Formats: sequence, C-alpha cells, structure tokens
Amino acid sequence: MIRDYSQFLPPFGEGKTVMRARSKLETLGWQPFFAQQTSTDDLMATPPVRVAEVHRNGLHVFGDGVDQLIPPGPDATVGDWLLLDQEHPAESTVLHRKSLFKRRAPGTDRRLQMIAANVDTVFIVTSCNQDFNVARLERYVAMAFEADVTPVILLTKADLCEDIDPYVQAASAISRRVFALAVNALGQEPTAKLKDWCKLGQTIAFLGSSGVGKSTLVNALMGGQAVETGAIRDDDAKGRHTTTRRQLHFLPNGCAVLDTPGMRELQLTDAQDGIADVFDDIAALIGQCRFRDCSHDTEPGCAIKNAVERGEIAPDRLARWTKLVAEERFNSASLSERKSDGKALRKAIRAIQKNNRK
Ligand SMILES: Nc1nc2c(ncn2[C@@H]2O[C@H](COP(=O)(O)OP(=O)(O)OP(=O)(O)O)[C@@H](O)[C@H]2O)c(=O)[nH]1
Ligand SMILES: [Zn+2]
Repeated sequence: MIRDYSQFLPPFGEGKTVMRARSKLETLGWQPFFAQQTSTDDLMATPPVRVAEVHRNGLHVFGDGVDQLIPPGPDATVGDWLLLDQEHPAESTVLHRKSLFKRRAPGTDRRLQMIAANVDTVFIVTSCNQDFNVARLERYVAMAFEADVTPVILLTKADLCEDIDPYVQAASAISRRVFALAVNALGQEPTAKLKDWCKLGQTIAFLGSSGVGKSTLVNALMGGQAVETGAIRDDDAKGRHTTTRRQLHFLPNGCAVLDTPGMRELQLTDAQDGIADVFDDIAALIGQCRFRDCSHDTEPGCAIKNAVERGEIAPDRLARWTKLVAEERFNSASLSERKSDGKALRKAIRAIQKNNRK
C-alpha cells in the first residue's frame, strides 16, 4: 500500500488522494503533534494507525484503510498512535504521547499501568445535586493536569435544578485554568454546548461517578447513533473467550471519544504536579516556611498558615489540599510504605476534622 502522506508535513499539499487520506486520519484523531515525529518516508513505509482496543491477543488498530488486530508487542494503550510495520506488526513504533492517564496496578507490585493516551479534553462530569463535591472535582482536575489533558467541568441535570449559579460558581472557583458549564444531558444541548472541544481531530473522554450522565452525554454526541458494539472475541490465558467493547468511538463530526473501563477506576496516584497545578496558590508558598520539613500544621513561621490568617487562602481549601496530598502519597506508595503512610493519612484526616470543627 503506497500512499502520499506528504500533506501531514508542512507545507500542506493538495490533491484528491491526499485530501481523502487526511480526512480519514484526522477523524481518527491524527494531529500535527504526531506528524512532526515522522517523515514522509516513515509515513509511506509505516502508515499511522490508532489503537482502539487492547486485548490479551493483540491491539485492534484503525488507520486509513486499516482495521486489524496486530499481535502483542508494542508497549501501547488505548488512544496510542503507532507507525504500523506491515511485515512485522509486533515491531510497530509507538509515537510520543500528547497525554497519558495512568494508574497503579492492584496487587503487590503496584506497577504503573497506562490507561488512555492522547486524550485532548476530559469532561469531568457531576450533577447539580448531592453528587456535587468540590473535593472530588479537585481530585479529578488534578488527575487531568497530571495527564496533560485539558479538564472541563460539566454540571449535568441542570434541568432538575432550581438555581444552578452556585454550582457553576463553585466549580469555576476550582482553578483559573478550568472552565465549568451546566448542561441538560438529555436532548440536544450537549452537541451545541460541547462543540468547542468536540471537533474534528480531537479526542475527548469523560470522568465522573456513576449515574451523573456520562453515557447520556456520549449518546447525545453520537447523534442518536447507538454506540458501536463491535465486540471482539478475546482469548484469555486459559483459552476462554471473553467479549470486550470497542473503547475508542468515532463521532460523525470527526471527534473521537475514548471510553475505557480503566477511566472509571482511576485513582489519584503519582500526581504531585497535578495537585500543585490545581492548588497553585498553596504550591507557590511551599518552601517559604521557616522549617524545610514544615507540615503546615502547628509549626511557627509557616508561610501557608500565615496566608490563611491573612485571608489569602480559605481554610477549607487548605484542608482539602492537605487531604489530597496525603491521599496521593498513600496511593502512590508501595505496600510497605503504605503501612506507615496509612498512619499519616489518618493523622492528616484527623487534623482536617479538628480544623473543620473550629
Ligand atoms: N433530567 C436529566 N436526567 C439526566 C441528565 N443526565 C443524565 N440523566 C439521567 O441520569 C441517569 C444516569 O445517567 P447515565 O448517563 O447512565 O450516567 P453514567 O454517568 O453514564 O453512569 P454509569 O454508567 O453508572 O457510570 C439516566 O437515567 C439519565 O437519563 C440530565 O442532564 N438531566
Ligand atoms: Zn508550612
């Protein structure tokens, strides 16, 4: 298969085949960020393909005229772009990622596992009711920042809420870098309200608790089209078959939706930078305390406590930061570290409870 991929490299070329190839790859989420890692020769010899599912017996990849299962080999996850080695697919190269969600494996080794690559925007979904919780939203925003993905907070069930303004305001106050908006996920609203993020060549994902409206939103964006259920038979280690759902969907407007079960089980782990990005006001003060190992609790000369006293940082925000840092440390630790860190987590939580009672 010989294709002209030169249009992916600046300056853009024209021509019919070229345009067709471009639009197909773009609808899979191909962007200049990936093109810049390749050359025209690479693209001709090894066409780009995107991983839509990861199975025990291989990776299901899509490209321009490609829809195939390649054997295990590349260290890739859902959303990754590969340069497909057509003769030895298992030796295909994984392109550098724009973004990556990861988690710690359960069990003793607690290895880092890749969950989803190359997501551009993650919608953090919560509803305007008892699900709404600032601490939980901050945790999701920290995960998004850590993964290098743009978070947008979506407040669903706006139609069931008498006054959405306080919710929008509380969500908008989480970070200057995060936009928050209310939406009725049932009906036509989502397509119009999310159009700035759900565009040709973009990849989006959803995070949020059960029942907040994630599937409803995806269905609305699919424009009534049922979510593809292109199930694949997957051989597990014991030779049994299990069926898995496609995890990367392509919307009619050329936007890709990444919907992997791993996203639902995401924990805050290895996210120190993400937390510092959400709490940048607090992070800026760390290192200015009198004691290098200040726990920002009772020590004299604590820059953070002083800022709270001056009214520059809200005490409840500091309490949520303390708890999030402790949680992150606990989740990122090894099993043996966890035993001693468990104590630290309990201590941090007790300190917050004490503070809240004041
Ligand atoms: N009135 C109203 N109902 C909504 C809205 N969004 C979701 N719902 C309803 O809330 C229920 C749960 O929505 P889902 O889309 O299944 O929620 P989910 O986040 O996908 O839940 P999980 O699949 O468990 O993670 C459904 O009955 C939806 O019809 C909304 O904006 N307004
Ligand atoms: Zn301090």
